[in-house]
Amino acid sequence: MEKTLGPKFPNLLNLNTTSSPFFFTRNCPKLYGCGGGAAILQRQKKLIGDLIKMKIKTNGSDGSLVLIKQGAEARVFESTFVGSRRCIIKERFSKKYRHPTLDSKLTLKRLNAEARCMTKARRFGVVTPALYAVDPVMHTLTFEYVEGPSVKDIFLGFGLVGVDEERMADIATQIGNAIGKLHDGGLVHDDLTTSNMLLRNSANQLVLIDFGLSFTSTLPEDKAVDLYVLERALLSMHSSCGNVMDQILAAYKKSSNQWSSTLNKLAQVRQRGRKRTMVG
Ligand SMILES: Nc1ncnc2c1ncn2[C@@H]1O[C@H](COP(=O)(O)OP(=O)(O)OP(=O)(O)O)[C@@H](O)[C@H]1O
Repeated sequence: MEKTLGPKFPNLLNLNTTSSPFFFTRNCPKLYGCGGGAAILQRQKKLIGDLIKMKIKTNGSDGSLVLIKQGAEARVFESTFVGSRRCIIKERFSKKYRHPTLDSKLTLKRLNAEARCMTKARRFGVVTPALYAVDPVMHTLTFEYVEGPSVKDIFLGFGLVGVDEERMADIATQIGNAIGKLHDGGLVHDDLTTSNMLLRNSANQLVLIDFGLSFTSTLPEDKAVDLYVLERALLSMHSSCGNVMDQILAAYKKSSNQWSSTLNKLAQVRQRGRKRTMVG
């Protein structure tokens, strides 16, 4: 494969020097938006796409890709990065109904936004997976793999075997703290569900993932809706967890300096639902 690609795409030669199929693009910034335009970009993407398909096997420990989630906007794979580091590769795929150039631009915009928001969140002291690589050609982000269950699985487990009050309080406090820091930094996650929260096995530490919808905002309204989405998710999925939202909000109040305006708004949002009233 190296010989076939070599003369045409010399920058792709790094492919075999690392176990990550995407690592090479960090070494060839010119690949994206290079002189050849959209047609070349499409051909390159197809070639690399074929390579990815060839690499999809059943075990990600040898650098191959294991599909763990196929969503409407993205595919999530497990693999290894630079040798033996377990990683997650999230690929945003193109929308066939859009013009290829426009599609590439929009997808790239979202990819960059996700990477930027995640990095920002880390700066505010929120624990997120480390970002290993951004690939603007394949539209992929490569993250550290977080070993541990999701909060969703833990809470569903409470529904089956009974609530471990101490554990639940600890998790709720970590959730409230994380959201408070995020909001005070002017970041809204916009997809706060218990599947987007993992608990790292080694430290029992909450790790926030999936910043694909996140955006910057200082408006109490946006922050309140963020909390409201979480509240609805908890009510519908984890009714056995009782007052967990109260515990989250108590921690939020301690962690956020601007809690008062946000929680006032939350009361209004609860009354009217997520969408703003359209007048006129
Ligand atoms: N860093 C990570 N470590 C371990 N598992 C992860 C990691 N990132 C994602 N996952 C797993 O992959 C799943 C999907 O990831 P993610 O939520 O980022 O993708 P998505 O397509 O945006 O999903 P959704 O449509 O549910 O928002 C997660 O629920 C989690 O199980």
